[in-house]
Amino acid sequence: MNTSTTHTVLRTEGLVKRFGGIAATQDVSLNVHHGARHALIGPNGAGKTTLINLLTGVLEPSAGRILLDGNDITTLAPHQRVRRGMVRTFQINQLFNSLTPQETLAMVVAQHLGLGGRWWQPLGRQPAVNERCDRLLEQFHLGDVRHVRTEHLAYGKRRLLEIAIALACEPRVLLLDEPVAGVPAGEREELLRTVAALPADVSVLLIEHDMDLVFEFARFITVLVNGAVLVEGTPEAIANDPQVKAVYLGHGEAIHG
Ligand SMILES: Nc1ncnc2c1ncn2[C@@H]1O[C@H](COP(=O)(O)OP(=O)(O)OP(=O)(O)O)[C@@H](O)[C@H]1O
Repeated sequence: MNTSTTHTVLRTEGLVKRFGGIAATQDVSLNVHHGARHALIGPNGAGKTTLINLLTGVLEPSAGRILLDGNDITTLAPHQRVRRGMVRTFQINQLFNSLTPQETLAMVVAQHLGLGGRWWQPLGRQPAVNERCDRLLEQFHLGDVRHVRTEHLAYGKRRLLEIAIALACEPRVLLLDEPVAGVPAGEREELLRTVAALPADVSVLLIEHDMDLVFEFARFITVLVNGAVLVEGTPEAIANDPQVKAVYLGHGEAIHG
């Protein structure tokens, strides 16, 4: 393997987050490699959400550093991290509910291309935006619902749109936050296939409770327990790790084995 496939894109060093007396993140050092399919798992309360909030800049760490492509981004604001290429899947809010997928993506793509002030202009006037939107709508199986207001979309389609919005920002690192949570069985397969087909050069850190998705998707897994890294390794090693089994059995959750 050459260095371009193995170098670390996102790295944390001794990351700590305390809430009063609780250490929600305890000395977490993580390496996400270029092109990674890396999952972060752990039982309820393990500290996954806190870690993601530290990575995206929603929370400030009590100690430690976050490096993106070797540059210290620990003190950067969330939007500055997005501009540097670290993007979390977007949770659709009220504003986007009244827009269609095409309008939503046109707005995000235009913003990303520096045409933000003009996103409302007729789409035909901006071929670069149009082309990129068409590709995203196709890639995320949203072509047939491109003109349907988001509030009327099936749940699985909304989750696809959330990932499409993140991809519209052309991330180098994509933080994929529970993409199948709440998605009904009939809509899961399309979502799983789409996640599996994400561009190979985008490094993905997946935070997920659904072990089927984790073991289908991940090539490397980090297990968090009580805010600290318990163990890391290949899916096979994790599935057979007695400590991991004990933790999941102790929490009444299932893990592959
Ligand atoms: N803002 C906060 N103030 C105080 N304690 C917090 C805060 N946020 C998280 N915690 C605590 O930090 C620990 C880790 O919580 P976190 O939500 O990060 O875990 P999680 O792995 O995401 O859990 P889940 O899988 O249930 O979402 C928990 O003990 C939680 O109670």
